[in-house]
Amino acid sequence: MQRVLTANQMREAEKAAQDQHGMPSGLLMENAGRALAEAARSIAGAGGRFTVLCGPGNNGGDGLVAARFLLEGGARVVVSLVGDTGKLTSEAKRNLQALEGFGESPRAFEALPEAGPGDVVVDALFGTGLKRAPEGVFADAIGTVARWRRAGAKVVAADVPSGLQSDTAEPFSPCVEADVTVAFGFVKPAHELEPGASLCGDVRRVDIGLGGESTRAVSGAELFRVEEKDAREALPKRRADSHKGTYGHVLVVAGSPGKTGAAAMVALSALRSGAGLVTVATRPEALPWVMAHSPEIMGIPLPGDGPLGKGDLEALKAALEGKDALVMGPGIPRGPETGALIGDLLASVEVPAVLDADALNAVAEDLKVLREAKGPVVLTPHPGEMARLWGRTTKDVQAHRVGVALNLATSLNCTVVLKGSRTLIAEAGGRVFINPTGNAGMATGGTGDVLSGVCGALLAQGIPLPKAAWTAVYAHGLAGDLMAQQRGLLGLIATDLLVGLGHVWTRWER
Ligand SMILES: NC(=O)C1=CN([C@@H]2O[C@H](COP(=O)(O)OP(=O)(O)OC[C@H]3O[C@@H](n4cnc5c(N)ncnc54)[C@H](O)[C@@H]3O)[C@@H](O)[C@H]2O)[C@@H](O)CC1
Ligand SMILES: [K+]
Repeated sequence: MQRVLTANQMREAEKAAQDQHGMPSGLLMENAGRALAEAARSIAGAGGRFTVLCGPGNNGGDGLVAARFLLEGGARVVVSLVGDTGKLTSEAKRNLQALEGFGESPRAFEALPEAGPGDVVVDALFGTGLKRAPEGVFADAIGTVARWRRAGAKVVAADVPSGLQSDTAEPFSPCVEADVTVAFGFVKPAHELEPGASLCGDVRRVDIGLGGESTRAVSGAELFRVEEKDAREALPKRRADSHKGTYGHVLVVAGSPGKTGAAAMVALSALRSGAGLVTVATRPEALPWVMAHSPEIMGIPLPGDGPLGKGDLEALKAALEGKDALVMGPGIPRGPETGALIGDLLASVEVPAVLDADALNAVAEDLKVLREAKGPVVLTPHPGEMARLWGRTTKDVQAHRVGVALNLATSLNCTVVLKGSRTLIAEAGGRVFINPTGNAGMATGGTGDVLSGVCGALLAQGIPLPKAAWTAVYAHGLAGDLMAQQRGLLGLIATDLLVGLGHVWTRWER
């Protein structure tokens, strides 16, 4: 896992490195600036010029160090200090003197030459210390960077593109759009969450001497980015002497007339993700259609018709006997009693449960029904479903994804998977995991059903939450990425993910 640090946590890590390892802050800045210079050099054209724009804080100090290294390497470099130079931090001042010692003095911003193809602009205006929208000379400078980039210059951002808020990944207007962002020490939410991630370009994290130990000292919500090896290592090993009972039996409560495909996709993705057995419980008129999708799917009819309600409790409890995981929601017939039914069911069984789609909409009417759940529960809302669960708009959800997911998980004591670009997996009272896989081609009907099936299968195989959830999300996104190479973003459909999962498992079982 990659640790993802907020601006405050970065300051704590810096302090810990100084106090515990005696790392002087000047040395951290020296390392940061050197790495920044290397990144700038790596994207420059032959004979290209480097324009280094420095702000008043330590981000500007990193820029001054980078300028010195570029000069030392014989490059053509121009530097500008933007804003009030009287406000420079002491470290930045020291590096200004050092730069002048190399014979280069900063120029007025207005006196800088134009930049174009082959040239590199180093954006060291603001980093994690940005407090408000850039205005005046800073807004002018950011506008000029955009113009130079349109003219063909490349932009490398020091730590965070200037104008982008490090903790929320929300850009102010204006904001630098970078080709490369050099993340110092640790990645930040701005690098990992949208819309910030798209403004960063290629993110290159570099060690600057903070040391892995320093993360132990940081306080507040813990954010992580899941890496492929984490998900691969979480998978259960298939033993030679095992049988279908070893890998769990998933009960899928899903589907209704017109939505039998949803139930089939949950069941098939659970089967394609290692579950030993999969049974679908649904209304009698839907069941034959669900089972007709594949002979491996078993079925239990839920007597009656119409929406699921309290009258279905005993049949569902009986269906759950001997099962190792429950997936409930995709395509179910929902009515006024469905939420209460889910609450009663979860209060009477201990199997781990995945609630998705209309099961979420049903419990959104009264979230208290989930408080009595005996077993571990994972909710997998997309932003619209999360808005219903949280009682706000989808826009509000998207603007506060980390906080919303963590609060819901904590208040209901469950795991929450908030879907969307960079899906978040939040555990109650603790960690939030950011998933890097997946693509816009997966914004198509049924991909959520496939995810809940993968998650149910991993739970049935004994992987605990939240690990089962972040492993499922990673694998599902990677399946989409691998299949997008064959189908294109436009052509990708949910059942392609069933094939894609096969590619993921073969890649990981090697
Ligand atoms: N934390 C660490 O361990 C390290 C941090 N370093 C650098 O230090 C940066 C953070 O430095 P600072 O905390 O000094 O912050 P910044 O350099 O990001 O900016 C803070 C300065 O800008 C001003 N400011 C903020 N928003 C403004 C706005 N909209 N308009 C005008 N002025 C504004 C502040 O008053 C302050 O003077 C990091 O991003 C990184 O680049 C590196 O030097 C290496 C070590
Ligand atoms: K910057």
